Amino acid sequence: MGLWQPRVGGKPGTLLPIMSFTAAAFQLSDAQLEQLPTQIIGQASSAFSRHHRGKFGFGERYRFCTRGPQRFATARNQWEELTAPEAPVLPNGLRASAPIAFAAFTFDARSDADSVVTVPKFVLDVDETSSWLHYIYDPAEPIGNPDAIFAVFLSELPTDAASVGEEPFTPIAAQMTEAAFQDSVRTAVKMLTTGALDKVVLARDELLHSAAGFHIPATMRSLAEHNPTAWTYKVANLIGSTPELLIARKNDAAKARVLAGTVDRTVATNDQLIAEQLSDSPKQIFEHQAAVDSLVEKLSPFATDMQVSKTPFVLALPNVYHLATDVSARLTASTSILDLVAEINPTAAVGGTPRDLALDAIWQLEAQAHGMDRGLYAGAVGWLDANGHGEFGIALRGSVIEDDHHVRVYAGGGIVEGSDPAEELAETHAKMRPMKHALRVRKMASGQDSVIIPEQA
Ligand SMILES: C=C(O[C@@H]1C=C(C(=O)O)C=C[C@H]1O)C(=O)O
Repeated sequence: MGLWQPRVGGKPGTLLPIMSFTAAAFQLSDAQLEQLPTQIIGQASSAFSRHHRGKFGFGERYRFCTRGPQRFATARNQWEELTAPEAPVLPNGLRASAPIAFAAFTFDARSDADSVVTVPKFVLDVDETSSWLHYIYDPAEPIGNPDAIFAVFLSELPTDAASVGEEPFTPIAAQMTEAAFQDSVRTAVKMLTTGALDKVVLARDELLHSAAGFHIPATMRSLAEHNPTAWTYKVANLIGSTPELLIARKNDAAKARVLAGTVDRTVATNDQLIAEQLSDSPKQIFEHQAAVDSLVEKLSPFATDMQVSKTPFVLALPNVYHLATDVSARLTASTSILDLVAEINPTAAVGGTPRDLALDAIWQLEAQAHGMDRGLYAGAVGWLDANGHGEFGIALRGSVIEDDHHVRVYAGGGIVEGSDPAEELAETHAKMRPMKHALRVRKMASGQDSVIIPEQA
């Protein structure tokens, strides 16, 4: 058709000539499922999945970028325009479905980084009982039957370069060095004792280099495999496995998982004891409660029947323990997931309390003092559909792919009165561990990728 012009980058808030998308879906048969590669997340161009279930996007129909305080509202409006309702006549075996997009939004409105919305060509939607393939297309385009669509889907799956074992990478630079991070923690502790600030989350980055090149498909598979309780995500050049659910909406049900309060698991000799210490520590409870309160405050105007457990539970992840609280609510109106994200991002789990003061302190101590603009780190990452449903995690335990050989990882932690710079630094190391572990898989040297082993007679 020549109409589709995937947009890469581009001026914030602008769009190519308006077009609209519709979607059709069919349930995959067992025979079709068997033809899919195991751990398909490696081949997906976008993903938001947990326990190997969730949404996986393939190809790209369209991409647009937004910036600034209105980045969520602009995205919502543009997405609504892109998905103008049409009622196409569909071949047998296909059902009309709501187009799906993946998105990542910056933590701070002041960021120089783009927030990105990407509309795939295919979305594989896997839940407990079934797998559906959504085909997103121009309603003016002729559409084939399910077998034809599946054949195109398979033929367009990217081939995967071979990978081999582990390879070290080298941290080569940082905007926020370890020393700078510890200085910032000291400054923040002073601000906390003298001013109106109660909690502020500070972060640091590491730029990793791999001479052989990072193997992103293998990295995605490794993330999903080793972090089953987390949501493994990929949107544009942002990847990771976050254990924290910012907000999800399905019909009138909303849910979130708030985390704050951390202990490194490798220093724990007795799991039970550490879990008890975490639950009994006034400092950890204070940090945690600030995060829960910030979510409840922002979600309340949209919700009724909010369920928040009275005491947090201890979530054991491969690298750390967290204090965790699950929140669920009924939404009073059909508020779009993007409107909810706009209100809730960032919670005090990654910002602080009071929110605006904390955001200013973060901007001052990270971006202005050290040039570390968080960009998409600690922002919102997930998927949305044309009915305003979706799931967004907080973009933690992740990294930004800068090019084939460079990836920047980020991690931070909540600072309250009495926080110790060395302990906070150690916590960021523990939080970077899963991402660094997954990045160790390397590409085969070029030339070896296409070696075909002849079948044995
Ligand atoms: C900021 C991060 O994590 C957040 C901060 C936590 C803490 O301070 O204890 C715990 C979980 C997350 O909400 C990160 O992973 O980079």
